[in-house]
Amino acid sequence: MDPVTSSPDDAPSLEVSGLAYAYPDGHQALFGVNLTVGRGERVALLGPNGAGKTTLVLHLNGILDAGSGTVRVAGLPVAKRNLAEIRRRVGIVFQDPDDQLFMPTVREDVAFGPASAGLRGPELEERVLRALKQVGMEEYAARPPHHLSFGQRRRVAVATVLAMEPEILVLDEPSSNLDPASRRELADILRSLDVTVLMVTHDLPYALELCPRAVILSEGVIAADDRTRDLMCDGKLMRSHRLELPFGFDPRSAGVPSA
Ligand SMILES: Nc1ncnc2c1ncn2[C@@H]1O[C@H](COP(=O)(O)OP(=O)(O)OP(=O)(O)O)[C@@H](O)[C@H]1O
Repeated sequence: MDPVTSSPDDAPSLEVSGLAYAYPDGHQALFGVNLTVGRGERVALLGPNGAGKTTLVLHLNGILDAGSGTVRVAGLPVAKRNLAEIRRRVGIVFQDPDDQLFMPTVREDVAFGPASAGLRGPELEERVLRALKQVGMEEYAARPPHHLSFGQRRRVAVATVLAMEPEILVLDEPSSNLDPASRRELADILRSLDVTVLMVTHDLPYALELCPRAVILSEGVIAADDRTRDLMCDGKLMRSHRLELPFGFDPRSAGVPSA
């Protein structure tokens, strides 16, 4: 077996075990986080400002180095020697699409990752087209990203990550700055993908709509891990972690996602 690219078929998409981290200034942001996400699950990562969500996400593809504990992606440990493969397996879509789009055309932006990984010719073209189709943006391949709407740019940013055929798609506030129609379209796209999803969000109705399971990260530890609806119906739990549902929103009667 190739020790870098192979992984046991039955390994979960993500296994975080005992992850602790302090920033160089000494601020301890994570205190022993344990989280397993199975293949094909869609999980919402909730928590108040400063809970440690971004810090956790930055460990998933090795941008930050674990102080202690381990992170595995489809069985492969996140470690310096595996970083290229880990970064292919963990696709992070950042909140601002403009952090991710920098080429003259949409096609070149989506091709950038797979081309850097060595894909060429018709194989590369096919990969780009497939990713653009997955987000409904194939008609825009020749357009400069800066001529697109914010919602379209976010979809292209998702395509740049899908083009790497990731094991897990990590989305940071995917619904932010989207109008209701774009929000709905992105939800439909995310539901249609055959990929594990970890979604960091403060948009609780969006989390309920898309993710059957949610975890609450609070003060650097996982404070709850449950079905999203059950968690949101527990008013005391929600209040104790500064999680507020929008006025009038009733999680008991809102739509349930399919797993
Ligand atoms: N570079 C840094 N140096 C020192 N402390 C940091 C640094 N980045 C974040 N922190 C601290 O680590 C803690 C966790 O921050 P983090 O950004 O992970 O929270 P978050 O849950 O993503 O918050 P938000 O919902 O506001 O995005 C906070 O107390 C924050 O002030």
